[in-house]
Amino acid sequence: MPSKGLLIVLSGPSGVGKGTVRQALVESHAFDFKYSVSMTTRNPREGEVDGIDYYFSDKASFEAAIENGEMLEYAQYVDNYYGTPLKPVNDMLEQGHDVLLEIEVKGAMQVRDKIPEGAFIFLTPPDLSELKNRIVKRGTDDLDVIQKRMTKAKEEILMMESYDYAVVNDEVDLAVQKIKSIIDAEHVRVDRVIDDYRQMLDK
Ligand SMILES: Nc1nc2c(ncn2[C@@H]2O[C@H](COP(=O)(O)OP(=O)(O)O)[C@@H](O)[C@H]2O)c(=O)[nH]1
Ligand SMILES: Nc1ncnc2c1ncn2[C@@H]1O[C@H](COP(=O)(O)OP(=O)(O)O)[C@@H](O)[C@H]1O
Repeated sequence: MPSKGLLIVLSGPSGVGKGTVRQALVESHAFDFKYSVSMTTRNPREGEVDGIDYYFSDKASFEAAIENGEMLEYAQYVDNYYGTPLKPVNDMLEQGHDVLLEIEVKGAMQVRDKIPEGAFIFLTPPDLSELKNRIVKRGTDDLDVIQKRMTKAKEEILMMESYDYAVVNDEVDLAVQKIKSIIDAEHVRVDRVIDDYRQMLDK
């Protein structure tokens, strides 16, 4: 039996570079993981594909999914719902895959309550002015949304202390290396290795 995969939660303020770093993690083959595609009520951005970037949903369907217990976690973020469908995450972990969730802090804390053995990583910007530069440069948000995201960012950065690791995204390649080191270390944590032995000894 393959041992259960590692759940990796990556959070960080809007615009810090979570999507960019995730893409670089995939391209660098730093480690193998499956990405958990979230559900959201926000409108697709140009180039975003339903089922790949997000499952785009309306409010009624999202609320029905919550009601039916289909979400591992969910949160409201700047006027929209975002959440993680439970079943695909459970299935991928059971199959022994590491699973990456890219979610905001309130959702991450719900996951922490349910799956405390996960690796909780907070990606930080080098400083707040660089964060604003990145959101503006990305060019996907109106000025009022940028303001709301910056206000949110300041609250979120204070939540960093609830995470296991903080990684500064100054250079993307360096952030990738640091995350790879974290994941390598998580794989050899005594509590994970001993679980494998327990299974063997039980047989
Ligand atoms: N709680 C929760 N947050 C999510 C989920 N998916 C995305 N988010 C977060 O929602 C916030 C807004 O996401 P988005 O509108 O795509 O903006 P972006 O992260 O700046 O590209 C970000 O902090 C995401 O990490 C999810 O399934 N659950
Ligand atoms: N280390 C970095 N240095 C400079 N720009 C970056 C870096 N990481 C990401 N960016 C840029 O910042 C913007 C926001 O990145 P994105 O990955 O969309 O952030 P998030 O997913 O956290 O909202 C994009 O234009 C991206 O190219």
